[in-house]
Amino acid sequence: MADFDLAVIGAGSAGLSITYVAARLGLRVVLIERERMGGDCLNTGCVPSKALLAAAHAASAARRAGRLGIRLPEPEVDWAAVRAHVHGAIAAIAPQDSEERFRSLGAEVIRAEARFVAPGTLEAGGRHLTAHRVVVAAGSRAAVPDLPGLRDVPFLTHATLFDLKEKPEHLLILGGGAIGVEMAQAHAALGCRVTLVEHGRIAKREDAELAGVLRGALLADGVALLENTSVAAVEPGPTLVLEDGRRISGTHLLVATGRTPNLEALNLEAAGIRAGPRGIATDAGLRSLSARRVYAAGDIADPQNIGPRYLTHVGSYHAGILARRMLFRLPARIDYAALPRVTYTDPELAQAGMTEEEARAAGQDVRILRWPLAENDRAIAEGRTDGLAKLVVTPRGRLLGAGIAGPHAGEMIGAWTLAIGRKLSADAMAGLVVPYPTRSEIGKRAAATFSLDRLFAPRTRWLVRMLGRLPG
Ligand SMILES: Cc1cc2nc3c(=O)[nH]c(=O)nc-3n(C[C@H](O)[C@H](O)[C@H](O)COP(=O)(O)OP(=O)(O)OC[C@H]3O[C@@H](n4cnc5c(N)ncnc54)[C@H](O)[C@@H]3O)c2cc1C
Ligand SMILES: NC(=O)c1ccc[n+]([C@@H]2O[C@H](COP(=O)([O-])OP(=O)(O)OC[C@H]3O[C@@H](n4cnc5c(N)ncnc54)[C@H](O)[C@@H]3O)[C@@H](O)[C@H]2O)c1
Repeated sequence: MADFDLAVIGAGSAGLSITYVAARLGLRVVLIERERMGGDCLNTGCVPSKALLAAAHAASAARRAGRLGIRLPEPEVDWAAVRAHVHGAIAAIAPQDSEERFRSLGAEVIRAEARFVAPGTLEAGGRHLTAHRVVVAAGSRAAVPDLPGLRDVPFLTHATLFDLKEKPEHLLILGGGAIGVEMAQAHAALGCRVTLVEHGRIAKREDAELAGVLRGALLADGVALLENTSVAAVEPGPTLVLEDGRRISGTHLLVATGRTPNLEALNLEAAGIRAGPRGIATDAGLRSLSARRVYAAGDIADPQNIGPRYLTHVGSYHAGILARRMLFRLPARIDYAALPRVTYTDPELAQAGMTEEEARAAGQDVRILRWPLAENDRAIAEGRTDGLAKLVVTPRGRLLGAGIAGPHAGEMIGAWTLAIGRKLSADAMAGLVVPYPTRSEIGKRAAATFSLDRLFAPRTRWLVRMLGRLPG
């Protein structure tokens, strides 16, 4: 008999979620972690970045208060105190992800690097462990582009950014994806000079029109944005040498150009596990394509024809799929049709399901419905009218995607995730009673535009006139 029913490699969001379920179901489970419990999200990702953004948003709110008649002096940023807030947030959440908690749930926790020595056999901390099934949830790390000179210059990634003792005077950021834009705004609002260089457009996975709102906010915050700009080399300084010959020097350089899976230490060949540059190749139920008793979850999973998603809530979603498939032997497949994602800038950018570009690229005939925050009473009352709701629907009105740019957009996207997942129509969402005055009304108003033309069309007006003439 194997030592364990289940071995889980990696104690990040994905590994912790599946360990939790398995341990609560009474399975003999071992969780193996080589660095910090909680993985990237807790230690170097979501939690510190959102804590830093909270400090930045507070500074921005103080600067904006004048619009409401409250004049405050330019906020003074106490970098050490901001850092203490960031690390305090990590410390406050850490017990949830701790060794002690998982041991108390019944899991064995080993703090060492794991590697396969044979199918179903792992080595960790000098021990050989056998397990009936293995879930690889070893995550990903910052991908470092192959730019001449980059590796000879000290640079930051998210793994080191939050440990900076000094406030960067001029932060250069390479990459305008989720990390790039969030950290650009956070540092700019905290009083750093920021230059962001992106070789395409910022937030390129998000709807272009909504990304435009974000662009406006970053520019207003004073971020020097260089989009469609390529870096040819990096020199000490750090200095970015652009392809057009321009040179930009800063005091710190943050590389935020995407992810690469943590495959190297795992010795996957020993267990015949197939992997590629994007992670472990799995089917849509997260089972390895080449080793039947091995599954992958979280950032390291590369479901074929679907691809990885680098989001914490995807890790816990994967754990649910694995619990159903692996533990309960029920059919379960990944479906990202309604997957939500949020960029936590101010304004936030939230999206569920398809963007307009994605729907058109998939050959869908679509109608686009919009409602601007400029026509929302709450937004007007609060003096923050930047942003809009944008819905992507089929010609018959079924929701394919919903995007919102605006303050607290992430808090509004849940209803749309449900609506898209349940294949609801714009009309169904237009029928919702939404409290007044809330920003959520923009989604309902956008949805209502689908039938508005038909409602006030000459035919309907004629019908209402006829009905009005009926007795009773
Ligand atoms: C700056 C930043 C901000 C982010 N913000 C958000 C956000 O706001 N919302 C969101 O949804 N997502 C966010 N993400 C993404 C999110 O952090 C990741 O998607 C998530 O952490 C992935 O979880 P995981 O469990 O797959 O991997 P990880 O968290 O990377 O955990 C994997 C663990 O496996 C361990 N490990 C690796 N190899 C081995 C081995 N051989 N043996 C033992 N242990 C091993 C690692 O040490 C690590 O602890 C952010 C990411 C970054 C970098
Ligand atoms: N709010 C959130 O949910 C959140 C926040 C941060 C990170 N994350 C996750 O973490 C992942 C990693 O974030 P990321 O920002 O590193 O990756 P990303 O894939 O989101 O963006 C990387 C960007 O870097 C650009 N780029 C790549 N090479 C470049 C080069 N040589 N020069 C200039 N630009 C270059 C790309 O065009 C792209 O826009 C994201 O995919 C996201 O899923 C999520």
